[in-house]
Amino acid sequence: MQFVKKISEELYWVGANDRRLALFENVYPIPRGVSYNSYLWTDEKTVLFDTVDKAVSHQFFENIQAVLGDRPLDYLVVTHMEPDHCAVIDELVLRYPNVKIICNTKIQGLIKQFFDFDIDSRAVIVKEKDTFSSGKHTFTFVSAPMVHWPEVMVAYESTEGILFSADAFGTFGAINGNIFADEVNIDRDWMDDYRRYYTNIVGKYGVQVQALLKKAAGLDIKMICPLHGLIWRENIGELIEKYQLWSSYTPEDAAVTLFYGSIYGNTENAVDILAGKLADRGVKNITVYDASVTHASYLISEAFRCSHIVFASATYNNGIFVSMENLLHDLAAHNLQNRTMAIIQNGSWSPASGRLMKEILSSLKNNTILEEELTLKSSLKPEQEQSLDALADAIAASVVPGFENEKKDEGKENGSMKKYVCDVCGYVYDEAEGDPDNGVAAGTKWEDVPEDWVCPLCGVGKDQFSEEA
Ligand SMILES: Cc1cc2nc3c(=O)[nH]c(=O)nc-3n(C[C@H](O)[C@H](O)[C@H](O)COP(=O)(O)O)c2cc1C
Repeated sequence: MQFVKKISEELYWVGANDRRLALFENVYPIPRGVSYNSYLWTDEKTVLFDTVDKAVSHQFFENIQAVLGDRPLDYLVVTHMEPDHCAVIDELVLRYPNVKIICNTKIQGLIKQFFDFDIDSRAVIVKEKDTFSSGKHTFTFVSAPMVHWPEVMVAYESTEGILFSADAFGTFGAINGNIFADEVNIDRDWMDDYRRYYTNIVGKYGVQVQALLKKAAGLDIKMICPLHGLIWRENIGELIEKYQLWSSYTPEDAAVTLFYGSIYGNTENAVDILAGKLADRGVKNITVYDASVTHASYLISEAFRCSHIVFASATYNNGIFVSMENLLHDLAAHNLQNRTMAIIQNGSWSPASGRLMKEILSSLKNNTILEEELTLKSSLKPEQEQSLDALADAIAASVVPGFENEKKDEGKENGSMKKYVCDVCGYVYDEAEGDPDNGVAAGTKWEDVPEDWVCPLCGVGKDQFSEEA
């Protein structure tokens, strides 16, 4: 039987859900399913906006038939040619032989590539800002290239202020009866899927999404009808604000997420301890993920949400551990920007993962990689705790408001750490850092540095050092 939802006086949702599909685009896990949305206007002319994936075609055709009754289908608008929205165009043409297809020339070309039916005789070609009237309703077509295929266009219905946004503003998750975003708890149940859908599917194309948002800003949008997920008719600004953040690569939360790639658990151990130290410094809502266990799409989404990311990896055959390497390439492919990043490397004989991780990350724009790093030689040792503290301090200083000042004040109360400069070569001995390579632990006061300690750069003794002014 049909599963149709009336959206407006003459507008019906005639899409369908798929809760069996394991991987959307054969990549992204969708435990909450997905909906393929299609919209049918019953104006003086009948107009269908997009079709659906092959897997749900039976429900879809039943829905159209139920709404149309004896009426013909006059027009199909194809907003883009990804097969999850247009797999059944050929079957639609067989069922409704007189249907005209409204599309742009790029879409027309792709229809020829995907199908064998004669598109030219039924195509109604529209260009930027062209309008089409179905009777009481007028639609304006606006291109949205690379959101997220090159031929994409969206359509704006001006009488009711409805934006048919193609894949923009879509989400993973099947429609569970409630088709409107204002009927569900978006923050609790849906926002993670909105973010994961956007960042993984469209995240690479921030510039193009910004261009679409600029075009949309000039419209009085009262309803957004995307091709996946919920329809928005209230608090539309909330979703647009998220799109502004995601498409400008602005972190949503001042928060730390830690990703690790670990074979035997020692890198994981260091990450757990670091996460604990961050919590001690007042960092809240920390998240930690094993890159081998959590699907990369969730980590991409977390990376777009959080301002700070720690990458920790074992060295593997002179490279980065496999799951971490894949994740880093994935992040690079999604153009991640404007983050503060920290590195922990591990290796039993020749640790190289830190350098290699930095190589990939430094190909990305506008990120800061903290100087404080940690190298593990197989496992974290108690004498490295000071270095881990320094890393935690550096991260906390840029996440927790007021943290740095607090630490400075503490330093003053305790008699702050001093620095001593080698008069011969300029090497600086910092009491906070010590000289762990030569047996002087971080935090060692100058007077406690052994008298036989020598400058690690030029070899002169302590007597050749002066306190930094
Ligand atoms: C297949 C394999 C290849 C490895 N290759 C390297 C390497 O090239 N250089 C190195 O220093 N360590 C190498 N290691 C050692 C691990 O990086 C090292 O034991 C590390 O401490 C593992 O960290 P984990 O306990 O977090 O898994 C390799 C380990 C395995 C299993």
